[in-house]
Amino acid sequence: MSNKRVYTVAKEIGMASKDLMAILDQAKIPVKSHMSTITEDQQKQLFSFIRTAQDASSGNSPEPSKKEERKAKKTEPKQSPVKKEKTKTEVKSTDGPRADVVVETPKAKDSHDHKKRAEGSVKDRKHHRDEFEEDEAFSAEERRRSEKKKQKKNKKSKQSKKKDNVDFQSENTFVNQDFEKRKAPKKKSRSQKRKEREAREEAKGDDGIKVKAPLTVKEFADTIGVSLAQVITKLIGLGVMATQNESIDRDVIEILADELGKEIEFISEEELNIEEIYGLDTEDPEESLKERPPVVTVMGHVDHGKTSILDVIKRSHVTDSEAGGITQHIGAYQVSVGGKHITFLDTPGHEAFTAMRSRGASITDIAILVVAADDGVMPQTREAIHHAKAAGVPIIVAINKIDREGANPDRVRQELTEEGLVAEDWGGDTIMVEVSAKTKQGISDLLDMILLVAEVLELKANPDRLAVGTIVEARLDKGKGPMATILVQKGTLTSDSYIVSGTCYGHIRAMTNDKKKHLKKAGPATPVVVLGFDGVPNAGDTVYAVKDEKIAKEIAAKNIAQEREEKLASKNKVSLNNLFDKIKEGELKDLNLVVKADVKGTVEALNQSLLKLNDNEDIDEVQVNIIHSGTGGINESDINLASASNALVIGFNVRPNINALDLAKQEDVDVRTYRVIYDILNDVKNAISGMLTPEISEEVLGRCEVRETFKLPSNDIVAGIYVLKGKIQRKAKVKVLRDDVIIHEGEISSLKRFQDDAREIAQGYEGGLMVENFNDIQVNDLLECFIEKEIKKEL
Ligand SMILES: Nc1nc2c(ncn2[C@@H]2O[C@H](COP(=O)(O)OP(=O)(O)OP(=O)(O)O)[C@@H](O)[C@H]2O)c(=O)[nH]1
Repeated sequence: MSNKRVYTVAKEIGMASKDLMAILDQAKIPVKSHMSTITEDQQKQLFSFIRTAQDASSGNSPEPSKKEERKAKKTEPKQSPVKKEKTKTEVKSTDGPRADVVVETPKAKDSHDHKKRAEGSVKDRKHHRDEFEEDEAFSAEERRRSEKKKQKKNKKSKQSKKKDNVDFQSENTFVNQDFEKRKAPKKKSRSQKRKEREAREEAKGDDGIKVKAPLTVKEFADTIGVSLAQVITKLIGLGVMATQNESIDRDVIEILADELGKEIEFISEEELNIEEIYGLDTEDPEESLKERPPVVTVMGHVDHGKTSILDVIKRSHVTDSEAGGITQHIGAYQVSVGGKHITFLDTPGHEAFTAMRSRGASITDIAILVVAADDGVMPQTREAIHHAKAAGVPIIVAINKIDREGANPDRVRQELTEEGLVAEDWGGDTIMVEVSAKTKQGISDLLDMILLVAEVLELKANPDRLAVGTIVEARLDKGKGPMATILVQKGTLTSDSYIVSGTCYGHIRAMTNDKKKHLKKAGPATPVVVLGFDGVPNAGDTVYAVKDEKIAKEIAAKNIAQEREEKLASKNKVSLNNLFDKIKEGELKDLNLVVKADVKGTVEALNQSLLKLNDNEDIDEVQVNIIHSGTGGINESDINLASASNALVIGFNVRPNINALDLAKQEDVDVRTYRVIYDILNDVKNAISGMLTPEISEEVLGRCEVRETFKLPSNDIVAGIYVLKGKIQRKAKVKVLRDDVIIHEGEISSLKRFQDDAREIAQGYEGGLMVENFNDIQVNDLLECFIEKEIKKEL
């Protein structure tokens, strides 16, 4: 070995001079350029550096094991160590390192190259490992890892088998056993996917570390809990020179994890939702969190004084600069109390809890329950308590109208005790404040209590990050375009932020508060109105501020694509209306049915009659299969099954429950319910032969529950109802359901809210209802309100 120039050595070992320069730098051998000379000693130092890195990454100890030594002696007894190295690792140069070592300068990398290089090295490593295996020198550690992998595979397959069993387990029988073969993959919503992943993760325990790909070297080190230096050394060993901020792709991650003896699980992009892919709602480190104002919702029974209390607070607690300004209703506003802020949500209480919560956004920190001292606990008071409790939000009770003569605050306390809210002065832990919106008595105590509870809750958020918030209200203004009220929850929204919410995005053009004052910045818990969205976003949706317009546009586009995909996927579902077209197009050979009826005998008779259609020569294009049948109402499991197997659900004298109804809509499963068996057979037959007449479809408007019944002097029964979902309309029809079985269907003859006739009653409200020619209404019956629509068959 003699002194050599850098480029000569590089040539000898088959790599670019600049790459070798980078290695020399790592090995701390000073050279100025590729023309510099490296001495013999320096060459030795260089090769030893590269070998150490390789050995470290392959897990080989510098000292060969006894078995390796034995093998070496056996196969090549007379070879010199250098030659032996050559045969084993195919080096080009007799005195250089392995030629397949690929190195690059830190600047000239991308993850694709990383992948290629690592693959090359791994091939070599696999080759190496095969040799060991042949020689039974596969280390105990390697065996343990491969054993664990096998176990995991088994576990996974067991899990999936188990899942299938759960899907199909039922007290009811399957008529067609070969159904499983036909089961089509089911399209899942984002939230479903996320829930499933979380469930899987829980089930797996800490078997594997969850990683997404690609990620940076530093993120990888942090995720698997290994030092950065260790990861970089391994990477060098794999022939990948990457700095901590460079990204490594899936293959490199897999190899690295294997090398480091870590079990990992990849979270695929498919499984990730957009927030996760773009890292939109990352958790903030504890030290970044700063105190933020509480977000408060005011709830209570109608006329107990919610609006009056809010008005008093609004009028007397605006900041000086805002006093006298023209207020605008934006669904939320902030007041200042002794230098501290409180944000009030001004949407009807139940909406803030139901609509928003159903979208997964729980934005309220504290609920103020207003109870009139002269009226006491009423049905909507109870509802409000249930909503707040379900959301896990602390309640402060405002006992209002204490100025009134008939006021009896202690009676209110007593009644609230029965609802599980025990006043502090009665030994409980619910704060109750006596107030009067009329005289303003107690209002400042109420505000103090809000601040006190907020303090206990230690409400904090990181103001120094890109903003994340919730759309409180949104509408299209004729002159200004889409206007959205955003409640900022984390970070600071600036008046020039790029924002995205669902399928809408934009660059903020103007940002104002409820006093129409222009704001440059809005921190956590601040409600603002923004202009600049390209469309009207959905109330309750999360809104994100992002770095630039490109990202905002990209996220919105992804959301649009996802929506379209979901719509398309649902279009592929079979329905009685599209059945004939699907058969014609050759898309459908099997008509899968889920059959539910009120009694066992009917189920059997119906199954037989439906399967008999297979003998009918006129409709031999398609095979009717009953994949599941049973008695009782149509439930979520029936819909899931139908969705997974592209089946229709046929109900005889039974109806889907509320959850099943929602799921059927979401999954686009056609649910048909009948009261005459002949109609079922006729419809199925006609649908197969393309003779289905224009369909009368039932559009479900809502459901209510019978909570009380009253007998009128005329002996007619009035049902005291509470609307659980949607609305009840006077000009519509109702199905009376007892345990999801239809016991009557008829017109609504009277609908009242308190003493007055009502056109409709909305979700969350109570009223009275009478069904024409039907007096057998009982408490706990469900009434499904619907209208009939004729659907023309598309040509
Ligand atoms: N005497 C007295 N009257 C009050 C007080 N608070 C509210 N009222 C009156 O009670 C009635 C109902 O008050 P609102 O503030 O509209 O009640 P609400 O709960 O907002 O009613 P909804 O919005 O219909 O649910 C109004 O006539 C108020 O003037 C009070 O403290 N004392």
